[in-house]
Amino acid sequence: MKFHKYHALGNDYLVLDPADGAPLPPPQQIVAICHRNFGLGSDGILYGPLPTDRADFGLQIWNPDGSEAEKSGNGLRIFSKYLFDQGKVGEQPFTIDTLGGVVTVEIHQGGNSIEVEMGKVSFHSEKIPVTGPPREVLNEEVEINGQVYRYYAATIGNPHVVLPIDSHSPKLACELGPVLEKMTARFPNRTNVQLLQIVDRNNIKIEIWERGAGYTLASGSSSSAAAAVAHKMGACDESILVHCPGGDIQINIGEDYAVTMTGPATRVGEFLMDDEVMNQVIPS
Ligand SMILES: N[C@@H](CCC[C@H](N)C(=O)O)C(=O)O
Repeated sequence: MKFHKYHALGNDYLVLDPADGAPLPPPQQIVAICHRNFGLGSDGILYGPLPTDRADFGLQIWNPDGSEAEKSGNGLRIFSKYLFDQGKVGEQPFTIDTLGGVVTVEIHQGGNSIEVEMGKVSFHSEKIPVTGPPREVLNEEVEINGQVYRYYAATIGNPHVVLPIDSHSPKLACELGPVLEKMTARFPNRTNVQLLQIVDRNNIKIEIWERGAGYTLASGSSSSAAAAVAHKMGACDESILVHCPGGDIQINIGEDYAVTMTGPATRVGEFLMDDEVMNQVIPS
């Protein structure tokens, strides 16, 4: 099975192109393929381009736990770079259909900078979803391991919970992330988690725990959600540089929280994976 590996600031994906002949593997095989020790290793699989009536290209986004994600900002930049590298697109705008909506992409600087109109962020409980009465989920409380944290929830197609915490660290993200991700009584579709530090009106720092993937070095949808929350809090302006552990993503917030994300994607190489990977029992 042939995979095209890319990363976006250390958040890595395997592109599986149906044109290369392989069907989408079932979830338990996705787990094996993405496993860092038992497989090729990645933060997910991008399956496409697929036919669609709604856009120029269709794309499915799969998490390394075998679940399907509605949207991925880094995944969209990577998939766009793949289309560019394959000569399927140039520097003219094109559209991609995801489970979380259709986005418009424009590639600049010969593939070195990729701009994605990610869609609108909503803070509404019914859209995210968050249980309880219909409301915008702003500055609410959650108790984890005996400590109370304040959080905002948001969706840009996929769900996010943002905790403003000045003294954040990868360790804290790995402590709080898995608990919040699986708090399904409150977040029925599980959730991505970001710890947010406001630097100034145009800069934020985040630590990221991804739903279905775990701790990761960068995330485009997380950057979009965290920047939108920073703006909603009144702490940041419309133009926000998001400093992720793996590098920086530029977010611009337009009318009604329409988000434009700009950042890089890097080709790692082509890999031919042996079928033997698929037949393993992976210890959980
Ligand atoms: N890496 C991503 C987010 C991928 C999807 C996420 N794990 C989910 O389940 O929503 C990004 O860059 O946005």
